[in-house]
Amino acid sequence: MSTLLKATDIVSGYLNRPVLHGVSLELAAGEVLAFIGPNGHGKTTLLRTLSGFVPFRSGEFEFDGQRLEKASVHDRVGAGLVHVPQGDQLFAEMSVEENLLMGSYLLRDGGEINRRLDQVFTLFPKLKDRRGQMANGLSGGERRMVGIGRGLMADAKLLMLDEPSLGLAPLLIEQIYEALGALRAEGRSFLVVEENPSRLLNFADRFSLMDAGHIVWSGNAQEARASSNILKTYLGGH
Ligand SMILES: Nc1ncnc2c1ncn2[C@@H]1O[C@H](COP(=O)(O)OP(=O)(O)OP(=O)(O)O)[C@@H](O)[C@H]1O
Repeated sequence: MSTLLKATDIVSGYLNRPVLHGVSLELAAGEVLAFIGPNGHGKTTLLRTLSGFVPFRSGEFEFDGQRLEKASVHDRVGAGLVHVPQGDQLFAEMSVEENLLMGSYLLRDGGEINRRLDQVFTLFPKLKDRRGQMANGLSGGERRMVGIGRGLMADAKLLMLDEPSLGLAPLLIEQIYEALGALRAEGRSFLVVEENPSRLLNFADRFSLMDAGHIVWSGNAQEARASSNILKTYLGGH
């Protein structure tokens, strides 16, 4: 498999507060890499650094053959690197459809936009029924679907998902992961962050455990299951 993303020794943070202290990761096309671990240890900061919202202080970042550590957010989206942020961050006074269309703002081809919209509605039929509804009237699960759908509208080569299960009831989490599994089966690549990673054991190919801005453990799902310390501390003993 070809390498889609390679980042080496990322150091980044906020003002005088470094958060990531030399994080390296590599992801092949079609692969799902998960970052797990307790809150406040840099998982969100990693996604924000890769997507360009937090600058690299040092380190290198190559995505789909392009060096991107100094690129704008806009150029990274254009390269196919799309961030689905924690808490959805929808435009509250805009409809479901308008929110989705914001994801394809770089595209001018109306036919292609409609094709992607149809794909999102096939994946999340509920959104088709709600397409004219304002985002502020949606349920938590519907909001999450719009957030992911907006990422798909950008035709992401890599979707970076920040806590897709956050705040959802177990049944909805299952539905969301079922949809993500369908996208994965089509060959999409994901970088996913979850505090509680039990849902990811059937979704992610590899896991990296982040602690205080360092990767302290990496392995595949089988190794995660086999590692009693990891299971006890981070996977809730499943
Ligand atoms: N905008 C910000 N300004 C200053 N410090 C921040 C900012 N955002 C996050 N931090 C700090 O950076 C550290 C890492 O936070 P980060 O959000 O990356 O962790 P996380 O593992 O993703 O947890 P969470 O899921 O709660 O976001 C924390 O100590 C946090 O307080």
